[in-house]
Amino acid sequence: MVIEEWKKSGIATKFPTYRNSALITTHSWQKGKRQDDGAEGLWRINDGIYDFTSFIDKHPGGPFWIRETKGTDITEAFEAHHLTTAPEKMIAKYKVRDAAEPRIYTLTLEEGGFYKTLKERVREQLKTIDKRPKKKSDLIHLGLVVSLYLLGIASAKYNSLLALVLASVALCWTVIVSHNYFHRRDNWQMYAFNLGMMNFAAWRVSHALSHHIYPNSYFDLELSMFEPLLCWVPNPHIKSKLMRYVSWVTEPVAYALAFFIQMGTRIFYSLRHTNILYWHDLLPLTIPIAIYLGTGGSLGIWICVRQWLAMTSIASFSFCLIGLNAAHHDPEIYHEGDANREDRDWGLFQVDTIIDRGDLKWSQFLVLTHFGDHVLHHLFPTLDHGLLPALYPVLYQTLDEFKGHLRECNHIEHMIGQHKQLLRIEPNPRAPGAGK
Ligand code: HEM
Repeated sequence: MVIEEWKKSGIATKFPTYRNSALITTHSWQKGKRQDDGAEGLWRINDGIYDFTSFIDKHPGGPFWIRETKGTDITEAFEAHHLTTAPEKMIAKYKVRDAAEPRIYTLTLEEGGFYKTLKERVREQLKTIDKRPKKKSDLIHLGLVVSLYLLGIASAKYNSLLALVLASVALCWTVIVSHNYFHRRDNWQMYAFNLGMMNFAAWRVSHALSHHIYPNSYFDLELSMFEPLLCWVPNPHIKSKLMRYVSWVTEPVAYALAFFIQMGTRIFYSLRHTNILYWHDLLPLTIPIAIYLGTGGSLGIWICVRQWLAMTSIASFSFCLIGLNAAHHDPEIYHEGDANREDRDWGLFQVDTIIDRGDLKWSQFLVLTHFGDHVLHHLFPTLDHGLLPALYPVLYQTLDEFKGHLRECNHIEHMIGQHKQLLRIEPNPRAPGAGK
């Protein structure tokens, strides 16, 4: 089949089917991927087809990862989520046959390439580094969860705007710090992500399996889910004139409503198509309940609900302000349609789709609450953010060897860059790593 020029992806031989759905959700993404990936109803790693059915409930990382990826190509996800060599040694016994079709993804994970070389060095480095920052991350997370409830109660009890704003910031930061946890094996901290009305299980698909694996490409749900409100792909077939300029005006509204839109879309899709809701979608309700009980039931349920919705809206705005201006959108960053680096290594592709927040690196608290150390986090998502700073020496060394470049800028520069990217429709003709 001939693909129209504008639909050609820099990382795959197909335009993803899910992008043609009327309503884009994690479920339509998974459904489309099952159609596109040539995994023959099972699991695909490189050119092999595997049947992991009997391993789903035995998986040390939790059943979710394997259950939800059935019918898809998991090559990159499998590589990025395991630092030990154990999983690689285990898969042979699950192999069923060779795949009938070539892989659609064109990024590579070769022995001796950037990612595998770096991973080997990181594995060695991890044996010697100080693990105490991991405990500090746990304390920061716990402190924020407790604060959001206490400040929420105080905001209602004393009718305090200051306490409301602080409670909202604590909620926003709780959600961001919980993201440090849902990339790993199941743990209690990941549930706190849901307090902001989004859901960690949905984000394990849209963020961990889609955005992290295929950032800034047609396969990245964190681009497509925002369209037509915000569009970062530099392509006039996707980004209309209206979208380019009006997005600057609609952006603050989209920010404040983002958490509600995510919940609303999931409810709507569940009613009309397939249920994508979980019991833990009810967790946000613990906030108005805590406010009600914490104020001794004296305020009435509607005031508690109003306080909770205000908190969620401010938290949603802050979350987008931080998250959408943290790493991925600037005309200097690779987006679908831009010229490709010659070396198709998956890890270098990650580096080319990110500019780190250089202004945060001195503080573990700020890194955790503002999506800091983003390049290393993308490359090794299961590692606690507290461990990442110790890995910079091997990252720099390996980047030098493979002509990669770790770029950094501050929040204001990111905000300016993100807005320029919303306007950009011309693909960047200069490939990353090609020199001046
Ligand atoms: C989409 C595919 C997969 C994903 C996303 C995934 C994800 C994960 C995650 C998040 C962990 C926990 C890491 C941590 O908390 O440090 C983990 C651990 C583990 N997984 Fe998987 N997994 C996948 C497939 C598999 C398969 C196919 C096997 C083997 C047949 C496997 C074997 C293991 C083992 C042995 C561990 C514990 C040791 C280690 O972390 O390296 N996984 N996995």
